[in-house]
Amino acid sequence: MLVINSPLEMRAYSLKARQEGKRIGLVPTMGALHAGHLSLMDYARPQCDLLAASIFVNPLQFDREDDLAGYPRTFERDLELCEAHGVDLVFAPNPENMYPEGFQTSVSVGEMTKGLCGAGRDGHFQGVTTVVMKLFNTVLCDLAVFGEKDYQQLRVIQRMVRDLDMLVEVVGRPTVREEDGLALSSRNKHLSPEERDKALCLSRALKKARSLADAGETSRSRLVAEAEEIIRGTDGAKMEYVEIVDSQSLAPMQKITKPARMCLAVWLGDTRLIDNAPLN
Ligand SMILES: Nc1ncnc2c1ncn2[C@@H]1O[C@H](COP(=O)(O)OP(=O)(O)OP(=O)(O)O)[C@@H](O)[C@H]1O
Ligand SMILES: CC(C)(CO)[C@@H](O)C(=O)[O-]
Ligand code: BAL
Repeated sequence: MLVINSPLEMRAYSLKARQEGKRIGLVPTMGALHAGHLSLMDYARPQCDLLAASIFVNPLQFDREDDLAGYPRTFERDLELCEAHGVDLVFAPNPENMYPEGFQTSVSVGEMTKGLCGAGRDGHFQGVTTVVMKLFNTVLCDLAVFGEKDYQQLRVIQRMVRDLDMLVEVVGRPTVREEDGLALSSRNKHLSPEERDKALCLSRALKKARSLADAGETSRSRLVAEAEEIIRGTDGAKMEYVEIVDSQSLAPMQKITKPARMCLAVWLGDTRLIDNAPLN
């Protein structure tokens, strides 16, 4: 397995692979890999000739310095996991070669980035779309695979690709969970054992809303209230938002008439977790 740090080298390598007619797949990550990331690699592997994974903790998308400084970093183990899951090439640039002196361009998607996580994390999605555009332009991928755990991110990237006529197929894959329902996330590493237990309030809230929706409940306020009750009833959990949105446009919904998604963000101590689930 090849490891490339330089964006210029990366692009030269990809250009050659493309000229040889190879289909390139990319799994973008910030490292600290877990079974969620690996499921994306396993999905992409049979669909491309060259499978790349990127590992880059992107400073542009962090709204808090302590979050960036404390982000889990397990690079050597990440490389072993990539190799074991059929990755041909890891692209691991550093902030200096991704954003050299004088860098001043950004990509931003409009309305869809204002609500949900965009409301609480200033500049986050602009940081994500800017780096993803750079990753796509450097790795020259035909296919890129993202997780539904970061549902707004997935939809925002798909919007960017459509709006800017980019030639990349962006596929979303289901959230991988622990047996008890907790969505895998690199930031779970920050949870104390007590916080880990309490973190189950996210998936329990979604499950409750889902079961009410299955039983015919279509009112946003009722479904949100029931989910909020579970979070508020969990000592030490602090709700950031619970929202129901149109699964495609991410516009808030009052009545569940079209495909809808409940999305939520909850703090456990200093750790912010997100989760989401379809309601129909
Ligand atoms: N549990 C999961 N199941 C499937 N895909 C996931 C899961 N967790 C993360 N991913 C996906 O992996 C890709 C890289 O995500 P990232 O490296 O930020 O990991 P993460 O676990 O989401 O970390 P954190 O949310 O703590 O930053 C994204 O497309 C993300 O949606
Ligand atoms: C897509 C991404 C790799 C961009 O830095 C990041 O937001 C992530 O890991 O989900
Ligand atoms: N997993 C999405 C990237 C972030 O939280 O910054």
